[in-house]
Amino acid sequence: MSKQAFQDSYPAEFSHCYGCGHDNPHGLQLKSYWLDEEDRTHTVAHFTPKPYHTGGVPDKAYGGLIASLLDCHGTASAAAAAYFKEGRKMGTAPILRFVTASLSIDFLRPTPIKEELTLYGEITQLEGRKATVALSLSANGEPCATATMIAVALKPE
Ligand SMILES: CCCCCCCCCCCCCCCC(=O)SCCNC(=O)CCNC(=O)[C@H](O)C(C)(C)COP(=O)(O)OP(=O)(O)OC[C@H]1O[C@@H](n2cnc3c(N)ncnc32)[C@H](O)[C@@H]1OP(=O)(O)O
Repeated sequence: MSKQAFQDSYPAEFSHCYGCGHDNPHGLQLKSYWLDEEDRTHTVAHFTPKPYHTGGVPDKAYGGLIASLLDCHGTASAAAAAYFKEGRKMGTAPILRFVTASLSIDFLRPTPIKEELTLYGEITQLEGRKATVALSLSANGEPCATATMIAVALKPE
């Protein structure tokens, strides 16, 4: 894993996101990294739910939590890949920030809330302002959800 999380390179004005902003004390504060320093296409993040992240069944996670985690890991992965493609260190100006244009999720099995969850991302396409990211969330090595995200870089203005 890289030493600095992608989200920790976001400037202050972009650090209040519910899913990953380090300046949002009520948020999930997700942190994403390159899976392997030698490979700039795969990313990883970990998250351990709290008991209050439950859905209808006490020991299973709320689907919206899963969507939030995939959402933030995907946009962070897209930003990291775009910086890498430009040969720049993350967080350097001009700021590259991606938002979710589309997020399609398949919920494969109930997600436990008592175990650490692992999120993986793979940048499958990065053209112009648009990135496609294949995402998954697993618990105990078992995939619980998979997703495809289209993330779009905000225009400089
Ligand atoms: C909270 C918001 C604050 C924002 C400011 C601060 C940002 C700080 C970031 C912090 C990191 C955390 C972020 C967490 C992740 C979220 O939760 S983000 C919040 C949820 N998402 C949104 O609110 C986005 C709302 N949508 C939009 O703003 C606009 O529709 C978009 C996505 C920016 C695209 O609009 P646009 O800039 O006019 O771009 P456009 O030319 O239409 O499309 C560009 C390309 O994307 C493609 N595309 C656009 N939409 C789609 C789609 N739905 N499906 C497939 N392809 C699409 C187009 O076809 C085009 O492709 P090419 O022709 O280049 O091949």
